[in-house]
Amino acid sequence: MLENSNGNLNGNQIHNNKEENEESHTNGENKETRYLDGSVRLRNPHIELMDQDILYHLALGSESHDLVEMFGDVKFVCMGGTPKRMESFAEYIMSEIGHRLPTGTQLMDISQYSYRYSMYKVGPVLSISHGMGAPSIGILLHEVIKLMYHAKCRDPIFFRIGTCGGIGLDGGTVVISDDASDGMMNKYYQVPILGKIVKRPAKLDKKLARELKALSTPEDLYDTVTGTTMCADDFYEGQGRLDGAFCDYTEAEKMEYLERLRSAGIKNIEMEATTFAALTHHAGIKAAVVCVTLLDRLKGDQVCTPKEVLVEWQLRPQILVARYIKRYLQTKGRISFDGHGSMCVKSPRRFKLVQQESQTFE
Ligand SMILES: O=P(O)(O)O[C@H]1O[C@H](CO)[C@@H](O)[C@H]1O
Ligand SMILES: O=c1cc[nH]c(=O)[nH]1
Repeated sequence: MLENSNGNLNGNQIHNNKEENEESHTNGENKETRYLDGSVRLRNPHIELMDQDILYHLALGSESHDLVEMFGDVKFVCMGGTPKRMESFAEYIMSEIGHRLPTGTQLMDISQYSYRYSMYKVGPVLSISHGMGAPSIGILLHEVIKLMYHAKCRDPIFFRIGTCGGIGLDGGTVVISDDASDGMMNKYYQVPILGKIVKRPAKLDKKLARELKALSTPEDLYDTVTGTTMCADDFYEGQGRLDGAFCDYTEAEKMEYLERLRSAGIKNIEMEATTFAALTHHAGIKAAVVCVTLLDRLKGDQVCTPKEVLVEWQLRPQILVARYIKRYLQTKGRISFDGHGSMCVKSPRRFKLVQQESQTFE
């Protein structure tokens, strides 16, 4: 369960504090990735020497925009593959946290003129599309982590809200990743830099994964499980599919590989987890990956579930992450009531007026 503002756990304490400290990288103390006030520090000495920093793929810049004013209150960065999903998530989280946009304004894609990624801001939540695969999410993460630095955001938490193929799991199952590995079962993200392979540990925050799992309820009409996520560099051969344009292996070889993954505790396959885990970990940012399975890969390769059903399934990771955000704002955002039926959320920097939620929290 989530910690309250006094640092106590609500509900059962399921792990000891030593383990928590080792596992969780809320990096208040890490001088390399945090300033004393908890704001994000970059592991790059060059940036602060530059006159300006252009976040090219976000259509933002440190001189052209007042990034502190625009983004200084951001606490949660939620990412998913498609612009449509992230626009829908922005609408959904707006109603879930009761955020009101200023009169006469509407939700807009802040990065629309990049023609690359879409970004929406709803109070303390950023909702951003990342495209498909490691290079796409990698570029985005560089720029979003720099955005956190320029905006002086304190201890942001990142989520990937995605889709995946399940290993022995029915379509519609929610998988919270507690580990990420590549197709060779390496638990790191490797990238060639200056002609050398650099390996960065793909570590996710296990405490955050447990907190998310604790927010699934028996009333959810689907299973929510935790496990290792395999990150492939391809949807077809890289995931052992038989239905790509090319295939040089047999069905028996495919099944042997998938069973090997299953025996290693791998619950699902997608295409961004190691990059996302490694770059957030390197930046000292607490992060989680929550995906819904679109099919059981032990039973087939093609995604043939009707579109309306897929749309409903894609909401499931969003619902879990929204529960976390709401709970966090309630316990750590120091929500109070203003006497007019509205709720004041005291973010680290500002007060934000948000509508009172009808839902109550246990
Ligand atoms: O549903 P999203 O989040 O886009 O992610 C999954 O879907 C894409 C493949 O269809 C890959 O990017 C994979 O990781
Ligand atoms: O099988 C799947 C489904 C969604 N995304 C993937 O990467 N693989």
